[in-house]
Amino acid sequence: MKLVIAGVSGRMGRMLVAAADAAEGVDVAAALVRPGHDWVGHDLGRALGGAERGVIVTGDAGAALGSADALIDFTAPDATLAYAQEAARRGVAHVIGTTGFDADQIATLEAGEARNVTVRAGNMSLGVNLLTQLVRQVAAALGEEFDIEIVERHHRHKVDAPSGTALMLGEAAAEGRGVAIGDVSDRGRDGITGPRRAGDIGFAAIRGGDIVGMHDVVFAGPGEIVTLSHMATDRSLFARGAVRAALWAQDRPAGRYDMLDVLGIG
Ligand SMILES: NC(=O)C1=CN([C@@H]2O[C@H](COP(=O)(O)OP(=O)(O)OC[C@H]3O[C@@H](n4cnc5c(N)ncnc54)[C@H](OP(=O)(O)O)[C@@H]3O)[C@@H](O)[C@H]2O)C=CC1
Ligand SMILES: O=C(O)C1=N[C@H](C(=O)O)C[C@H](O)C1
Repeated sequence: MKLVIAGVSGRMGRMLVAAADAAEGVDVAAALVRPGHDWVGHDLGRALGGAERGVIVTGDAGAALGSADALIDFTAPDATLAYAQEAARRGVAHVIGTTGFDADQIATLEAGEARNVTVRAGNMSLGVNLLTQLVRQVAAALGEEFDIEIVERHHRHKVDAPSGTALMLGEAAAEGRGVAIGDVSDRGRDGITGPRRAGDIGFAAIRGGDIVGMHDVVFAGPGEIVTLSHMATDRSLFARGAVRAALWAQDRPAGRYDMLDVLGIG
């Protein structure tokens, strides 16, 4: 599989190169950065501080995707929207790990996703995807007297909140309750907020240090609290999941898939 990695200079981009190298049958054929980035025109291996690889880093998505089989993209919402168009135009499977999309951006992505093979997930780990199933089940079993709060913790560099994972977990909880997340989501409390609205699903974000990613789904009920948790201890976890998704995506019919499809636990 000829793989293109977007955002290769980023935290996840670097992890993705290592994960692709470790995977069988995966060839990093091209590496993308923002046009005008310092790395453009440099050898990928050298840019990463290692040996020459014979892959020249580029900012030109069209050229990079020319003869590719898959694009893995952990970048930023505006970049991912542009890459999605280019990947669809060229029939290159698109694995999207980027988070932080607003509602309009999601609508734009969804409109295009039917035309191409796209795997999109706010979290590529087995554990979190399994957790979404458990959250759905627990939310369905516990009544509205259990308040649902999602607490996520990430490193100080993270730019979006709530995390993509927290949103996935919130959606799973809402599905379990049979409600639309948009109707019950409470994403920020400050000042005199008044008492908690019954049935809301609350989100809280903590940012600090080098926390890879921690998520708690708290079901706070009368006299007892149930907490479902996941902690990522190494972000190579997400990169391995993304490479697995790109391999899985080969020869699939066009459409939008998620990691439950890839992992076969949907
Ligand atoms: N789904 C999952 O499992 C996971 C998802 N993520 C998500 O992946 C994304 C990236 O995370 P992380 O690697 O930590 O972030 P970084 O900021 O370290 O990397 C982002 C990369 O994308 C590039 N980029 C940003 N904007 C553009 C643009 N407009 N055009 C081209 N390139 C661009 C950056 O380049 P430059 O430096 O030039 O801005 C950088 O190389 C985030 O949305 C994060 O939430 C992260 C981990 C797991
Ligand atoms: O930005 C990160 O680092 C992460 N982002 C994803 C998210 O928004 O949930 C996944 C993971 O938690 C790490």
